[in-house]
Amino acid sequence: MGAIGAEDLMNWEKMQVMGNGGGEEKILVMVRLRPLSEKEITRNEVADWECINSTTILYRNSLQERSGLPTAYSFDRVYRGDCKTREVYDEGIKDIALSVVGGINSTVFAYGQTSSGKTYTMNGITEYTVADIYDYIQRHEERAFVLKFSAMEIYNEVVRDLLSTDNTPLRILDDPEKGTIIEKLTEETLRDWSHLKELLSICEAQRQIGETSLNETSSRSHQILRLTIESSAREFLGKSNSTTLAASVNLVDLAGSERASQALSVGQRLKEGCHINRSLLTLGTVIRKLSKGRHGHVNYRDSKLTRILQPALGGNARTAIICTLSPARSHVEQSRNTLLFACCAKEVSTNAQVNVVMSDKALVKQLQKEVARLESELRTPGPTCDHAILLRKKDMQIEKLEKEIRELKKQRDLAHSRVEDLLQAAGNDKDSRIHKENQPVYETCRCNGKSNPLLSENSEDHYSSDDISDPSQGVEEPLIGIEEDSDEICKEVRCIEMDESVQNGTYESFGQSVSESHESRPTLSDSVNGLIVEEESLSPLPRVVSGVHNGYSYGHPDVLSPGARSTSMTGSGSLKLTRSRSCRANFMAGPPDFEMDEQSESTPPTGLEKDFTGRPEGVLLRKQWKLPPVIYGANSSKLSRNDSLSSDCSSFIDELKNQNCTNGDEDIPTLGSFVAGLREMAKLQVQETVRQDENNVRDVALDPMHDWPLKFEKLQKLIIELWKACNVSLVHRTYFVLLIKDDFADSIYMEVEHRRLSFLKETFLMGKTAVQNGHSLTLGSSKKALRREREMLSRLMRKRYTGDERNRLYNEWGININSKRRRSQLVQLLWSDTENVEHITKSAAIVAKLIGFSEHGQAHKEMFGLSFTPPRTSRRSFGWKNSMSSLL
Ligand SMILES: Nc1ncnc2c1ncn2[C@@H]1O[C@H](COP(=O)(O)OP(=O)(O)OP(=O)(O)O)[C@@H](O)[C@H]1O
Repeated sequence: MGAIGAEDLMNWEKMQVMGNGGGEEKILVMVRLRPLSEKEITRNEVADWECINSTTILYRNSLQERSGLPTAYSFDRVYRGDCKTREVYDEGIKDIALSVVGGINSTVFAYGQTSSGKTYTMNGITEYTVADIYDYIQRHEERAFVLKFSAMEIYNEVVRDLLSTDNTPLRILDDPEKGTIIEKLTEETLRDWSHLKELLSICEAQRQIGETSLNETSSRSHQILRLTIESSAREFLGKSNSTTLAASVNLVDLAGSERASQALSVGQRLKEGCHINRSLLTLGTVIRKLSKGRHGHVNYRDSKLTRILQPALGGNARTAIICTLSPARSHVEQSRNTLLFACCAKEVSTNAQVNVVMSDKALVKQLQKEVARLESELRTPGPTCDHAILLRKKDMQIEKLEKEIRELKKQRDLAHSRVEDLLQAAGNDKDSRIHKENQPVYETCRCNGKSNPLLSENSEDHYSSDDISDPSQGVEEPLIGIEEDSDEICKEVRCIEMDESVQNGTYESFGQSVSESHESRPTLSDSVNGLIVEEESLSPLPRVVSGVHNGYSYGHPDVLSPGARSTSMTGSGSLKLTRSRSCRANFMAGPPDFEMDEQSESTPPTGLEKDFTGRPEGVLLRKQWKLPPVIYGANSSKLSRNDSLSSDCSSFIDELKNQNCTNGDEDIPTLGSFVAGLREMAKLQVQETVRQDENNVRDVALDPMHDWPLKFEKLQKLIIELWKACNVSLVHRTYFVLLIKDDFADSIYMEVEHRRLSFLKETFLMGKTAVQNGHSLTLGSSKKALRREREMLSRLMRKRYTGDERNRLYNEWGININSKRRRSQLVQLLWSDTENVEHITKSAAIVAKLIGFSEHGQAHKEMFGLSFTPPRTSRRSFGWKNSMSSLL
C-alpha cells in the first residue's frame, strides 16, 4: 500500500490553496504488455512485441511485417510484461488519480482485448489509489473529509448498480447544475478502508451474478468504480462561510476491445449483430473525433459509457488510459487495434478545473476579497501584481479618456465656429458701414435663393423691405439650408468683397496675399463663401479635425495632408479677398426679387472674372464624371427652365423649395440637410487649413491645381467605393455627384467627403458605432436604411416615370419587362457597379429623377453657399452639370 510523499502532499495542498491546478493537458496514455500466459506458452505462442525503452514498443516479427503498418509505437510510458502494477501506478497514474483530493475530477481506465490484463491492472490501481487517499486523509486532520463510493456496470447499454440487489436498470439524467447524473445510484459513505473492501466484495458478488446471467459475457461489460471526496477546512465546518472541494475519481475496467475492433473494421454490419457493444464502439469514435481537435459535434450521447465518462473525455477531468496488450503472435491484429486506439487517445486534451462548492456567503465574501485585491493592485502596482493585466487596464482607461477628449474637442470646435460666426456678423456690419462711406465695393451677395450674385455699390440695396432683420443690428446665423424651422426662415448669408488688387488684375497666390496683406487675412475664410471664419477670432484648433456631416460624426486624427491643405487654400487662393459682409434675405417670405439673370451666366458679377485669366488649359480639361446623354422621361419644359439660370427665378425658387418639401412624403433626405452637413465639414477643414497657414507650414511654391485632374479621378474612385462600403444613402450620393464637380474649387468637398467616408468605414470595420443626428449608426443599421431607401425609390418609379419610360429603362438595364419585381430589380442595380463611372452617372440621373431633383449644380451651390469661387465669366460646360441638364 503506497503512502503519499511529503512533496505530493505539498502539491495537492498548493492546488487547494491556490484554487487552481488541472488546466488543459493531454490524456496520459500508457501501454502495458503482459507476459505470455501459461496457455499461450503451452500453445508455443511467440511474443512478437517488445518494449525497447520506457516509451516505445516495437513489433518484432519481420516475417509478418506488412508494408504500410508501423512497427514502432511511442507513448507516455510503456511497460514490459515483468513490471509491477505498483510501478505503473507510481509513474503516472498516482498523480492523476490523487488529483481528486485537490478537488479535481480524474479518471483512469484500462482498454484492451479480452485477457490482456485490464482487470489485473485495475485491481492494483484501485487498491493503491484508495490506500493513498486514506493516507492523505489521515495526514490532514485539519480538514474534514467525506468519502463516498459507488459502482456500476454497463452491459448492452444497460446500467446496473453493483451495490444494489435491485436489477432495475439505472437511468442517466442531465442535471442542469450537476451535469450528467445516474439516477438512484447507490452511494455509500465510506467509514474506513475495511468498509471499502466490504463494498468491493459486494460489487464482485453482484458482478458474478450478472456474469452468470449474461452467460460468459463478463468481458463484454464495463465496470466503473467511483470514489467521491468532499473536503472542507474543519474550523469552518458547518459554518455558512465554509468552502468545500468536491471531486470524483472513476476507475474503469472496460470490456474486451476485440468486439469493438471488429466493429471498427467491419462497420455497419456488426451493428446488426445481437452482441453489439455500442459503448465501446462509441468510445472509439469519440476518441478519434477528439484526437482531431474539438471541432463540430462529438457524439458522447450515443452510448451510456461515453455519457458517463464525458468529463473524462475532453472535459473537466484529468485522465489516464492504460492500454493492455497480449504479446502473443496470434493476437497481433487485436494488439494493433489497441495501439491504434492508444495513438488517437494521446492526442486528446482535457481541461480540468478545481471543483469548489461554496455557500452563498462564502462566495460573496470571496468576490469582495477579489475586488479589494484588484483595487489595491490598481492603486499600488507592486512587483507581485500582474503587470500585463495592469497595463491592459490602464490602456483601456487611456483609450476611454482619449475618446472623451476627442468628443470635447469636437464640441469646443463647433462652439468656436459658432462664436466666430456671431463675432464676424457683428464685425462685418460695422465694417460694411465704414467701408461704404469710403469707397464703392464690389460684392457678391449670397442670399440663399433670395438674391443673385450681383454688382452693387451699396449693399443696403440688397435688403428688401420684407427683410425680417437688419444686418446692422447684429448677429447673423450661419446659412443652413432651405428647410429650416420657421424661426430660422430668415437667414443671413455672406457677401464677399473683392480687394481692388484683384479687380485690377493682380493674381496672387493666397500665401502671398496673406503674407503681404496681413490686415486682410480673413480673406481665406471669406472666400469659402458661407463657411466664413474670422481669422482674428480663430483660436488654435486641435490637430484633430472633427465635425458632423449629414449627421455622421467624424474625426480624423491626422493633420491635413499637404495636398489637402494646399488644395483647399489655393482653391480660394486665386482670389484675394477682403472682409466679408453680411446681408440678410428673407427668401421664404415675400416674392423672390432676385434674378437668375443671364448676366450671372455670362458676365462677371463681381468684376473679378474680367481679369481672371483662368486656369491653365490642362486644368480646365479636367477628368469628368461624365453623364451619358440619356433622357429618362424628362419633362422638357421643366428642363429648359431649370437649365437656364436666366429663366424665371421665382419658378426656380419655388421648385427648389418644393424639392425639399415634397421629398418629405417619401422620406427623401433633403438637399438642405445634405448641404448643411457638407458645409459644416468643409468649414472645419478650412479652419484647420487657416491654422496651418498661420503656422507657415504651407509650401507656397506648389500649385496643387496642376495635379488636381489626376487627384480628382483618384478621389472620385475612392469615394464611389466608400459610398458602397458604408451603405451611404443613394440620395446623398446623387446630391453629391450633381453638386460637386471636378472643378478645382470643389476640391475641399471631395477631400472632406473622402475623409468622412474613410473614417466611417474604419468605424464600421472596428464594429463600432458612428453617430447620426444623435442616433447610432452601425454597419447593420446603415444596410437596413439603404434597403429601405431602395424600397422607397422603387415605389417612386411609378410616380416619376411613365410606363413607356420605365420599359425603356428595363430594357437598357437588362431587366425582363415581364418580371414581377422589375421595379425593385432596377433599383437594386442602381449604384451597384463602383468600377463603372457611366453606370454611376446613369444611376445618379435616375435617382435624381426619382426624387425630383433638378440639376442646377452651380446655382444650387451658390444659393446654398457652397461655391468657393465666384461664378466664372464664361460657363464652360463640363463635368456632371452639363450632361445632367439633358437628363431632367
Ligand atoms: N501483467 C501481468 N502479469 C502477470 N499476469 C497477468 C498480467 N496481466 C494479466 N495477467 C493474467 O492474465 C489473465 C487475464 O487477465 P485479466 O483477467 O486481467 O484480463 P482482462 O483484460 O481483464 O480480460 P477480460 O476482458 O476478459 O476481463 C489473468 O489470469 C491475469 O492474472
